[in-house]
Amino acid sequence: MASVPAVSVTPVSDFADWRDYFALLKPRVMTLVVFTGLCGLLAAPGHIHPVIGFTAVLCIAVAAGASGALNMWYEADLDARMKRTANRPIPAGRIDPASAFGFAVSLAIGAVAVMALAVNLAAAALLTISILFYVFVYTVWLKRRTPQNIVIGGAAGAFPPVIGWAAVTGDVTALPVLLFALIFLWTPPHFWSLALFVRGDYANAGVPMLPVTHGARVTRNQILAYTPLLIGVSLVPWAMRLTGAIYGVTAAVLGAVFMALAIAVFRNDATDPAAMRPERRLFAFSVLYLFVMFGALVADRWLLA
Ligand code: HEM
Ligand SMILES: CC(C)=CCC/C(C)=C/CC/C(C)=C/COP(=O)(O)OP(=O)(O)O
Repeated sequence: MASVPAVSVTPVSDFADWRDYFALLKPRVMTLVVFTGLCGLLAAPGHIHPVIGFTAVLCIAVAAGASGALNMWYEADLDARMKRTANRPIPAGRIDPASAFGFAVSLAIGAVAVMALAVNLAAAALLTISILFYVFVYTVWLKRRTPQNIVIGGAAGAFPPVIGWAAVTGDVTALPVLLFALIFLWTPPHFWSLALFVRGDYANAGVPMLPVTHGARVTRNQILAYTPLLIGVSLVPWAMRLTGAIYGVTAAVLGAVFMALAIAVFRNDATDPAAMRPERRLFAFSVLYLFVMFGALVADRWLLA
């Protein structure tokens, strides 16, 4: 009987393919970045040619992805120690750090250059600031040093609607500043609710996230403290008549739900992640909240205009 030649099969996961490079861009988080950027653009007064508008949103997406990739390049050591992130392309060995770095830097420079040439300099400048903020202020400077990392560094994620707005108008007025403040105050409850139930991961990696450094009680108190600030700021555009009733009613109703979920988190005393349903609910709702709020902002502008 003829013998079957031995075939050596290398697992596909040993090779980087486009999916690994796509994963470097943190695509799931990017959906909300792109959406808030697009909504900032659609809510701005004035007209932008659809091709230029599309280019601006693409630049925001590529730049956010590039800074996410630079974050993964810088943090491969931390990611390797956390269950949630250990299978990312760099710690898992599917992409070597130098290729990831080159890919990310090229995308970041490309996105800023295209924004400057095809859209305008104000949008390109704001895009540059948000990349530098995420990479240097958050990732390199604050993340490993202080539990206020996500409060200060999280400002990077608040830029997209401002950039979208500036792509249309070339300037920044009260409404985009309020949208910035909305995301800025949203970030702590968004992240700390998640950090409570993945606390063990951050502790293993030695990252000083609030539940690790100050415990679950302080984190829950902080979530409860930020939520009324978030709700207050969310209502200002309506109070200033910068938006209409669709946005105002949405902000009031979703704000009330946010508050109720934050109170449920505050009342929970569990330290076991399995008993952190209120935290999981608040985290999931936080993502929905921002999608719906920005959707309402645009609906107002287009339906009530
Ligand atoms: C410093 C601030 C922030 C930190 C530390 C943070 C951290 C995280 C983490 C660790 C996750 C878990 C899931 C994952 O790894 O994909 C997550 C999910 C998510 N974040 Fe944030 N986040 C921050 C700010 C933002 C901002 C500003 C946005 C967008 C405006 C955003 C949008 C999202 C979305 C959409 C998800 C859900 C992704 C999914 O479906 O898995 N985050 N965030
Ligand atoms: C250019 C531009 C518009 C940038 C915006 C990018 C952006 C969405 C910044 C928000 C910060 C963020 C998602 C942090 C994720 O935390 P982490 O990196 O600590 O998460 P990890 O633990 O999953 O790595």
